[in-house]
Amino acid sequence: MSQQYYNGNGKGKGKAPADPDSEEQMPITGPSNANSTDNSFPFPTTTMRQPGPPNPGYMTVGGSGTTSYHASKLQNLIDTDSGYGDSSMAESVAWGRPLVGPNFHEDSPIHSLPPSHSTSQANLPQPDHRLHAAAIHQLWYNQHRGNLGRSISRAVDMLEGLQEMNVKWPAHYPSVQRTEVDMPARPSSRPGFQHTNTFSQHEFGSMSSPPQPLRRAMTSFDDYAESSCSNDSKPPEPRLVSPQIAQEFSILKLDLKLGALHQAELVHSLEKSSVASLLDGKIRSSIKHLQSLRERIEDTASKVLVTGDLNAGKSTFCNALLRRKVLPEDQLPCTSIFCEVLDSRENGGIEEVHAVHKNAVYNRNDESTYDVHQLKELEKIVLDNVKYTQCKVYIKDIRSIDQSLLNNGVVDIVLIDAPGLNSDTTKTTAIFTRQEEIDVVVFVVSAMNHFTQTAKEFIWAAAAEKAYIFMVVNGWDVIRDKERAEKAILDQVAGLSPRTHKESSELVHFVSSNAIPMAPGAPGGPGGSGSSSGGGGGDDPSDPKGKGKEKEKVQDFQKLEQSLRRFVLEKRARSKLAPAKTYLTNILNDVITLAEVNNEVAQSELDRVNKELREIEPALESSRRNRMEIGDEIEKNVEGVCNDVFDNTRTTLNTTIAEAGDECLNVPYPGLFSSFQYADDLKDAILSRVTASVADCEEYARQKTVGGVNILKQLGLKHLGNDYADIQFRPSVMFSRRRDALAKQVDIPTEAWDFVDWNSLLQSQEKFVGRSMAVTLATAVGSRLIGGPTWFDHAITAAKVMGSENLRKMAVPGAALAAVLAVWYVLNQIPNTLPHRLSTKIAAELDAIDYVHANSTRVSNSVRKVLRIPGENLRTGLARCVEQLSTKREETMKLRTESDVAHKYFSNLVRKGREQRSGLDAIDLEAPPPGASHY
Ligand SMILES: Nc1nc2c(ncn2[C@@H]2O[C@H](COP(=O)(O)OP(=O)(O)OP(=O)(O)O)[C@@H](O)[C@H]2O)c(=O)[nH]1
Repeated sequence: MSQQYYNGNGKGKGKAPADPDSEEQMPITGPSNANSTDNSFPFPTTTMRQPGPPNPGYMTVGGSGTTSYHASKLQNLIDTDSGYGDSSMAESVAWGRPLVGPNFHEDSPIHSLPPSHSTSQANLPQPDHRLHAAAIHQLWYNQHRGNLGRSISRAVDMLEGLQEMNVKWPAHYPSVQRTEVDMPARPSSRPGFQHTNTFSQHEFGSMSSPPQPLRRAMTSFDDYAESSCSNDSKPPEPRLVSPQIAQEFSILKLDLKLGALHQAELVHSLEKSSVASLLDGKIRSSIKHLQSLRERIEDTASKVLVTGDLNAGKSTFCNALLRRKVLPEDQLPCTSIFCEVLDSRENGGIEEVHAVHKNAVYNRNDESTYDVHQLKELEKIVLDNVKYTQCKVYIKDIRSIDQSLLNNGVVDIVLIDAPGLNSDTTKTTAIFTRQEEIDVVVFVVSAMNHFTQTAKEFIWAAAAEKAYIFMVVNGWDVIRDKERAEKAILDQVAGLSPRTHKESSELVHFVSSNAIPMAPGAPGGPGGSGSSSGGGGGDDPSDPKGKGKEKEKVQDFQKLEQSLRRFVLEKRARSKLAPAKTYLTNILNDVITLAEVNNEVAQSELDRVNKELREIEPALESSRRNRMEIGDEIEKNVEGVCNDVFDNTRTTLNTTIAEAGDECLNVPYPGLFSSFQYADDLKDAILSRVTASVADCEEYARQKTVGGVNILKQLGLKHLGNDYADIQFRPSVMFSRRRDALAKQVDIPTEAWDFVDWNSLLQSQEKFVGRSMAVTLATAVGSRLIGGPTWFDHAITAAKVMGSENLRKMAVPGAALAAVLAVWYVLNQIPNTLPHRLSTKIAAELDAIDYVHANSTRVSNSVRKVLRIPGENLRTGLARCVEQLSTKREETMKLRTESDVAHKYFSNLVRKGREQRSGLDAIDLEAPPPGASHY
């Protein structure tokens, strides 16, 4: 038994009762009630105690004339400081309800009075003191409520901020890798829930302890285009998030029940943006839930949801609580709609059923939203699941104020009997949703069937905000080996709700609801008197042993009722405020975990982009420089090769053409009669020589081009690395088209004069004529002349001797002889003179058509054309490199800004989240109000 809970036995005896949590009913009542014994208004006076079972007795505290100055002051405080500005006192009065307060529970400060004082005061309650104590408790409750309300507002702001951030910078959701998925995350069977414990300082301590280094599984770093300029820096490998972190989420857990994949794997396989949008949905629903939580803690009523598996005995249990057969019970599934049982005073004291129309929002004052039925018609309504989804059952609780749950004098209770889980998916989902607006969950489980899978899932879902779940193990009468069954069920509870298990003596009850006797003559309802289900589990009532057993069952149930009252009424801070605190703690833990992960991700991205920028900046700079320098180098290389080729072609061709006549052309002279053929052959030979020379030049150009291409390739590889797109170059294709039909271009007709080399002929003729004349004269003049110094002198001398007349007569035969000699000479000289003559003619012709220059230009242009391609390719590559690096730099800078913003935001969120969590931690709903021990 936890010290947080009152034992139950003998409770109230000798102990000053007061309600620490009551807000609506201040324990103030008029003296007129002091001696009232009426059960319907059973307020014990300060001197009288309510007889009966060891229930928490009620007291009448204070009186119109007895309230002290301090009490009035405190009362004023309460009226003005309700945490939300409302006056609970005023509400109570307005509702016309008795202003009473239940006893203080066990941990109430009243119990800490010294024994002597306690004994002396036990039978003489001190109205002022109790009023003070109650007022202090009320203040304390209101303060907590106010703090929680503010905490909820801050959490909503925080989540809205996170939602906005999630749009700008899709949040990273921790996930695990497949190998890690299968690791058992925790010993319990409960998946993914760790933060339900909102009360343990130890656990908070561990939560706020420095977080373990986070590891990340999302490979969500954008893969940048790898450095295109030999910049091979890769982003660091993302680290892995430990499975625990992924498992730790309770509210923001992405519940992806798709296919056979584990949810963590599924998250891992999703796009970053899809995860972010799923997360957005979770955040949105969490904001909605927080808003409804705020409404719930502001709501003065407490909603108790009785749920559990189909046929677990929920209706029977509710009837047993009411001691009336109000709700239909059946062996077959019968509750198909939500039945909310309320005190009939909230319906002007009239007992009736309001069956709420589908899709209508119930308004008691608007009859169009519901149909009115009598209580006895309830069974029919409950079975008719087509027209209605819920009904409000207003009943008079026949039990006394200290026994009744509905008419408890403390707080308005709504008891909700839900359809059984597993009846169908829609209803099961509706129950899951409904529990979110509920303060207290009473989970009825069949003693025989234990917890089904849906039951477990429901409890896990409820645990997001309810650390404590009131568990009713029903049908205990049919269990033989009770000890074993109890252990088995408690073990299961330990796995499902550790906090509930820890306080199992208060929160887990083994009962037989059908054994509870119904009030005789209870009005309305489907059943009459007798036990809830008209039986006692088969026990024979005439058997004294059986009677003993019956008594035991009733006592067990009464014990349950006391615990439930304590949980719902006295421990309101726990039942009403604790769910809000639990949910807040869980959502804050989730937000902090998410923020820590994202803070680290943002930090690592920031580091990465900074590192990248440090690499990109110089790379971009050198890339720009390269582009300029290499551009020049390309030009220089291409022009160098082209000029070389041009010069080489021109020189080679000029030389070839000039020397063509001198070279051995290997054309045999066929004789005088084939002179023209010889001339043609010679022409062909000379032109072939020139053509061969052109081919040599082309070959030279080809080799030079290969060299040039290689230089460009080397440049490309050096400056572009692997990004250099090599272009295949086939040198053989160069100059493959027949370059020149030189023979056609150079059409030189052979003329007769071509055979005569006039220069040499003239020289020879002069020689021949002179010689023939000299010979003639010498012969004529005779020996007189012999011994002269030269033939010319002789000729002169002879001419003088002969006289001009004789000379004239000899001229004709001399000339004829000279002509004959000349012709003979010319014909003889053809093989020597014709090649020169033709080569000169061809050279002149080639010169006329600018052959050498044209070919030099053609060949060098061809080389230029070929070299331009890799040159341009290299230029484009360099330009692309600069462009890519610039784009990358811009993107990286943008990412740096985003990561920086995200880093600041998430580190701020971690700080704010932790602050809020410690603020929330300081709201100690378990501790007694400070100063209450003085009363
Ligand atoms: N032996 C035994 N039978 C019980 C007990 N409580 C309920 N029953 C029987 O169990 C059957 C189902 O009871 P209900 O109260 O209708 O169960 P339920 O959970 O409300 O059913 P649905 O709302 O239809 O899911 C009835 O026949 C009850 O008489 C119990 O403690 N012991």
